[in-house]
Amino acid sequence: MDSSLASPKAAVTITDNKAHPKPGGAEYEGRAMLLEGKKVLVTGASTGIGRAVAIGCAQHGADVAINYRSDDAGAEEAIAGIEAAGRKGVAIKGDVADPAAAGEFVAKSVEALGGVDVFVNNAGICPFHAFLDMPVETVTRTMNVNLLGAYFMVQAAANQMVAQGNGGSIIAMSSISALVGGEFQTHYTPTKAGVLSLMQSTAIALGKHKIRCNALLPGTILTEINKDDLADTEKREYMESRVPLGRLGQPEDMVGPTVFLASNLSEYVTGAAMLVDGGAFVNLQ
Ligand SMILES: NC(=O)C1=CN([C@@H]2O[C@H](COP(=O)(O)OP(=O)(O)OC[C@H]3O[C@@H](n4cnc5c(N)ncnc54)[C@H](O)[C@@H]3O)[C@@H](O)[C@H]2O)C=CC1
Ligand SMILES: C[C@H](O)[C@@H]1OC(=O)[C@H](O)[C@@H]1O
Repeated sequence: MDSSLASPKAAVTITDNKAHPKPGGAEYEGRAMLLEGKKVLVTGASTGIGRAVAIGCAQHGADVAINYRSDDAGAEEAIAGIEAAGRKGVAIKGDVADPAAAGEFVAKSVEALGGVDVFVNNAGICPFHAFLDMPVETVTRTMNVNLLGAYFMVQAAANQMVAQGNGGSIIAMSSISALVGGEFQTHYTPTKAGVLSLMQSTAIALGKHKIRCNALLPGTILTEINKDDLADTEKREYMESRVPLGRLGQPEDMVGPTVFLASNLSEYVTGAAMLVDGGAFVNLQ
C-alpha cells in the first residue's frame, strides 16, 4: 500500500491456507519458454502481483525491467528472482503518478534491455475508506496512481513499440472491481473500470501497429494491498467462501494469464478482459 495513505489498523502477516505451486518448482520443469527473447516491463513490481509476474516472465525466457516507487529491498528481491532465472533484470525507481516517470521508465528500460515487447501496467493502491467522509487527497492520489499513472505509462510504452515497428503486447492489471463495487472502495473501483476501458480503447487505437492491449481482472489475491483488510478473520472467511475454487488467490496465480497474453499464443487476442478470480464473479448463489 502507498505508505502515505496507510490504514491505521495494525499490520498482520497473512499466510496462505493452502499450499500452492510456485513457478520454478519441479512441477514447472520442461515447460515451453513462451517469452524467449522478449523484453518485458512491469510497473509496481517490488511486491505482490508485479513481483510475481516479473519473475514469472523471466522464468519463461524474458529479460525484465521493473518500476518501483520506494521499496529498494523489494526491488532487489525481484531482480534477484529474475537473475536466478538466468535473465537480465533492471530496477528503475519512479512514482507512476508523475507523468514524467513514464517516459523515464521506458527510456531507461530501452537503454538497459534494448527495447520493449511487453508492457505490464500493474502499480496500484487501494486505501480502504468509507464513502461519506472520503478525504479528497485519498481520492486524487488513488486516481493519479491507478488511472492517470496507467494512462501515461501505457502511452509511453506504446510510443516505443510504434517506433520499434514490431508490434507488442500491453497488459493492464484491472480487477474484478471493474465489474462490481465495494463499500470501502468507491475511489478505487472507478479506477479499475477506467483501466479496463483504457485497454479497450487502446486496443482500437494501436491495432494498426499490431500492438495488442488486454486487461487482467484478478479477484482477491493475498498481497500487501489487502493485508490489513483481510486481517479481519470474519471478512477473510467470507471472501474465501465466495470462491468456487475454494481459496483466495496468490500472486503466482497471475503469472500464467500474464504470460499467455504476453506471448504469441494470444496473437489474435486484443481488447479482451480475463477474470482470474477462482470463479468468484459468477458465484451469485
Ligand atoms: N490483490 C488483489 O486482490 C488485487 C489486486 N489488483 C491490482 O493488482 C495490482 C497489484 O497489486 P497487489 O500486488 O495486489 O498489491 P501490492 O501492494 O503488493 O502491489 C502494488 C505495487 O504497486 C506499487 N505502487 C503503488 N503506488 C505506486 C506508485 N505511485 N508508483 C510506482 N509504484 C507504485 C507498490 O509499491 C507495490 O509494489 C494493483 O493495480 C491492484 O489494484 C487487482 C485486483 C485484485
Ligand atoms: C484490494 C482488494 O482486496 C482487492 O482489490 C481488488 O481489486 C479486488 O477486487 C479486491 O477487492
